[in-house]
Amino acid sequence: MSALLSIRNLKAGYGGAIALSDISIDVAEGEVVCLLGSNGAGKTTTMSVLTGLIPAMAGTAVFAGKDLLAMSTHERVEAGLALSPEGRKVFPNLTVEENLVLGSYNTRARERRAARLEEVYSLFPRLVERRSQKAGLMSGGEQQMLAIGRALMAGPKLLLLDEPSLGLAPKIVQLVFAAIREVAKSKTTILLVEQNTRAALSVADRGYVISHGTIVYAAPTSELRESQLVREAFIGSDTKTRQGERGDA
Ligand SMILES: Nc1ncnc2c1ncn2[C@@H]1O[C@H](COP(=O)(O)OP(=O)(O)OP(=O)(O)O)[C@@H](O)[C@H]1O
Repeated sequence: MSALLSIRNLKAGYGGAIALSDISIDVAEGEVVCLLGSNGAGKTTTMSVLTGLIPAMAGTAVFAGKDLLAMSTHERVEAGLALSPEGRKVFPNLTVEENLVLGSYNTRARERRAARLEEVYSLFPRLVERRSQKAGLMSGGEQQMLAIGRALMAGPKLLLLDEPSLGLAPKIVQLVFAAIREVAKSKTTILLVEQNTRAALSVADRGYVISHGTIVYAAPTSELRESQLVREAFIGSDTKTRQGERGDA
């Protein structure tokens, strides 16, 4: 498989503070790759560098054969990158369908808008029933599905999913991840950032563990599941965090 995204020795930060010191990640076409790590490890910062929200201080990122870091955010979207952001960030006063359509304002997606809408609705049947409803009135899980659907409307070559489980009750996390598995079956390449290790491993082919801005471990999902490091550092703490969390429906 050829690498769709290839990140090498990426370094980035905020002002003088270094958040990423050495990140190297490959994502092959058709793969689902997860990036695991605890609070503040650098997962969202990695996403922000990929989308162009913050600049890289060093390193390279090649996406679909092109230098990603040299592109504007707009060019990255045109090249086939789409983000479902942490915290969902849907437009609360727009309807579900208006939110979805907003995801298709790029040259590649515009012509296939109607077909894509149907694809997204068939992946997320809950959105069909709510198509005319204001997004802000939906539950957390539905808003998460909408955020993923909106990113899919762009017809991405690579879908970036930032913490899709965040703030959701365990049952709803299961629903959202079942939907992500459906997206993966449609051969969409996915880079998933997730604190809920169990959920991430239920969908990923491979994963990387990030700690203090550095990749400390990379392995196929089956190996990550068995790994003592992952079990002790993340899977146990998953359960503890989730038990104490309120979690939206
Ligand atoms: N806007 C910001 N300004 C300054 N420092 C930041 C900012 N955002 C993140 N950081 C710092 O960068 C480091 C990496 O944070 P990042 O948000 O990437 O972690 P994360 O792995 O996504 O964790 P979380 O799951 O809590 O979002 C942390 O030390 C964090 O405090």
